[in-house]
Amino acid sequence: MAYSAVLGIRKVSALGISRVLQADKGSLWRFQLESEFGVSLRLDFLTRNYRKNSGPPKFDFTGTEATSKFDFTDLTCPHTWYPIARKKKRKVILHVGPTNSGKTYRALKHLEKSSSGVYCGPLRLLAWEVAKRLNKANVPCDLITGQEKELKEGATHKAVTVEMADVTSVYDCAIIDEIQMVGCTQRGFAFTRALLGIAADELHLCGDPAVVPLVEDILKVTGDDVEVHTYERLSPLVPLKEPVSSVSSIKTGDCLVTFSRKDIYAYKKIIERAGTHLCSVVYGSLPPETRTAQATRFNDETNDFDVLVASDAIGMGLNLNISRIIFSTLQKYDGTGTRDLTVSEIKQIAGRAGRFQSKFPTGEVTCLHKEDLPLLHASLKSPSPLLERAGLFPTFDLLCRYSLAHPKDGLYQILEHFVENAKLSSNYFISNVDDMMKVAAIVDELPLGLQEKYLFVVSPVDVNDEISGQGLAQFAQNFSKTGVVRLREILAADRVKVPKTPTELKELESIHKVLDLYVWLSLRLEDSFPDREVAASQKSICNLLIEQFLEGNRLNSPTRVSRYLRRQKF
Ligand SMILES: Nc1ncnc2c1ncn2[C@@H]1O[C@H](COP(=O)(O)OP(=O)(O)OP(=O)(O)O)[C@@H](O)[C@H]1O
Ligand SMILES: [Mg+2]
Repeated sequence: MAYSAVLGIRKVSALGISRVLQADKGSLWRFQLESEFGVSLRLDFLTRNYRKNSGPPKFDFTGTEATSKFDFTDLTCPHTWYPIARKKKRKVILHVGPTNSGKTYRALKHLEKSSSGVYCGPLRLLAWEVAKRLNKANVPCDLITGQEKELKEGATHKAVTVEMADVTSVYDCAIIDEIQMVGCTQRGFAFTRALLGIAADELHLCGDPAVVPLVEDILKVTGDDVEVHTYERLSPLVPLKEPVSSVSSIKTGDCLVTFSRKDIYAYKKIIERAGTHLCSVVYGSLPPETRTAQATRFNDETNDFDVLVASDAIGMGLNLNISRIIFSTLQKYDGTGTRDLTVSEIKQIAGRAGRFQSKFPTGEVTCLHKEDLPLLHASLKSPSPLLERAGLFPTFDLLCRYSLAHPKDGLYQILEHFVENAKLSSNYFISNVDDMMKVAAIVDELPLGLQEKYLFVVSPVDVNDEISGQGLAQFAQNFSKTGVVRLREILAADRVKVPKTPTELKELESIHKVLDLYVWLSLRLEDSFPDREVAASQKSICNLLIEQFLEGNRLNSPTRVSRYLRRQKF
């Protein structure tokens, strides 16, 4: 009998809702929860084992404040959503400067010395690196990302991805890295939540100077003390006057930056065919483990993979020994159209050259095409434009309360309502939740509770990847039908196989995403997604196969590549 109730609570805490204040056992379990929004919600869980019955558990949200008179769309005071942080007068230290100026290094020094703390980063790669570093320095540190939970005995510290930041614990010290991401249209709200909600005596924010006035303004209402520490680059970055116009000018330590997967493989091929260098590759849809392996191989002087071909995925999170950044283009396709790179993007990518204390202490930056040089030079000289607004999105319990007052609305309608009607102060914009709404449209068709729908909506599915999107739809369907999702029902084992063509490689990358999603769900709905170990081992196999493919020589046929590259003028 207790089984469903315990499962329910696990789900609730996974969503960031905090303490159980009261539990009553009867024919149903009744929980009083204190949420991060600072209001109490009463949840009644039917404790029947729903798998033997007709459907998933039915949650009866009976919060007392859910009247239609309450203006749910008033998001003008988000700092009040975090009462634990508001009880503190935090000392907030902004570490700002260009890339490679030691911002994160300085903040981590404070974290290492603190009695308890948390590092929040934008990427799993960064959380991994910090956990490794702290553990090595004998500061026991847990690693918590959406897909990993590695707990160390006696851990006083945590390294987390920002979405996993816990706003109900109290810390001595906290870091939010790459804080300028508060301005990101999709993920900005997770940074804002951490900025307003982390209850730490000392809060270190690392990032671009362009974020300073906005953060200062946001924190005027919290009563925190704010200090700004500004740093200079630790090693020089030299913009070159000449482009790299031929493949024979490519040298060890070069990183050629391009923005499509197709171009990455085409450039890799042409550089390798010239016979002097082998290339590692880094781009967004490669699994993070593979990205790290490729970076390690590029950094390792004992092998011949001494050139990197990469997308802007190198902009954050990897330690790379790059001597020269070469932009193949200063434009990128961003999902809707081709646009110029912003000043911040150009500076962030260019700044990867010449990492302090690396093999190449001076960085250089140039382009493939002469006509791009003026824009490159001008961008490197300009300050990044100031950030004007931070992303915001209502907390889950606000969505719940709205749902109580509008029981007929599906999650899609609820999200749409907030997007269209949210009232915000001038420091904020409502986050772009288009991708979440695509998932909401799928799960609204299924007999699931709001919490479960929300879980699928915030899962790390890539809805723009067909295989990944189909995986999510299947997981949600099977979950709603039987309550248990076995991996083999969704993914035949023979789909994880050695790729022979770039198309098969792309498919394997997508299959990795599906497996990653399974692991993510299994950490939140343990009993319903019981094959975590199988999924994790299949993921490792995918990584190995992808790496093997990248080392092998099975890319496009030489004639196709040269025809394609002739069009690219290289
Ligand atoms: N005082 C220092 N002593 C030794 N190494 C340092 C020092 N400061 C920075 N470093 C090293 O220099 C490199 C760059 O530092 P760090 O990552 O902190 O820069 P950053 O400003 O955060 O860069 P980014 O904007 O790219 O995140 C790292 O490898 C770091 O360990
Ligand atoms: Mg940093």
